[in-house]
Amino acid sequence: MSHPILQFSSVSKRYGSKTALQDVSLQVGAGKIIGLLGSNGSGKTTLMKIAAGLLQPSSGTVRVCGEPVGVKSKAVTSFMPDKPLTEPWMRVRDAIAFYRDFYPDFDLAKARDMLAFMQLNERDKVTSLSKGMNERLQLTLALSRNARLYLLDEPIGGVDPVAREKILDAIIQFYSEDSGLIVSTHLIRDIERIFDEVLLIKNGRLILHEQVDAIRTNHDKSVDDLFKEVYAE
Ligand SMILES: Nc1ncnc2c1ncn2[C@@H]1O[C@H](COP(=O)(O)OP(=O)(O)OP(=O)(O)O)[C@@H](O)[C@H]1O
Repeated sequence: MSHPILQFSSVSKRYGSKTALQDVSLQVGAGKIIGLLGSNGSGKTTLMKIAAGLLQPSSGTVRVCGEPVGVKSKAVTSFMPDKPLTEPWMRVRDAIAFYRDFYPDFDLAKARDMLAFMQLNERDKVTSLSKGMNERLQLTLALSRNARLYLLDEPIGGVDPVAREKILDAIIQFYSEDSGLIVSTHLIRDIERIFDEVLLIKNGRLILHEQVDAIRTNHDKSVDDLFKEVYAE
């Protein structure tokens, strides 16, 4: 039997007296694009960083492809943080070379295809890129690894609607079916078309994990409408 791509079992995370995640259990299978939805401060980044092995849970266990989070799981996990990891001196090609040297699973041919799709030029300086072009670069770096688990934290945060569509098309085109991909966002309306399933978190608790088709048939509403209902203040 194959293992789930990602499994959380009763995971909690506290920062001092602040509880950021409370008893979260979930499973993500291969071939799924999953929306991690929640309002500001609900715990999305915390959940992703725990899955990526960048933060330790206060309690509970996390496995990636059956392995506890550690060296082996990190080798198959590609995390796109909400802040760029590139250095100011880099040109696009340096950023690509840096990732290629660092990650054995980096696929240079895929990176070149993605750069062309994203209309990124290898000679451009990273600091000269607009916010939207920078997000395209970060996404190219993250998706060019042949990982099993992709974690994209707010990949369309600061970009205009046209760039958003381009980024979503790239996610669909360059994502591989034997992996799981989790995308955190609060821009649901713009992005829900790419999701197979959604996870809703509120105040650190997972309150819903459902297939998008089931939301549309069972609740007779879009994910965006459901989100507004759940998070109404
Ligand atoms: N290092 C930290 N120390 C203390 N509290 C923190 C820390 N990091 C996050 N928190 C708190 O934990 C909660 C969850 O934060 P997290 O960044 O995971 O939320 P988020 O859903 O990603 O939010 P956003 O959409 O605003 O990025 C918030 O209340 C936040 O203030």
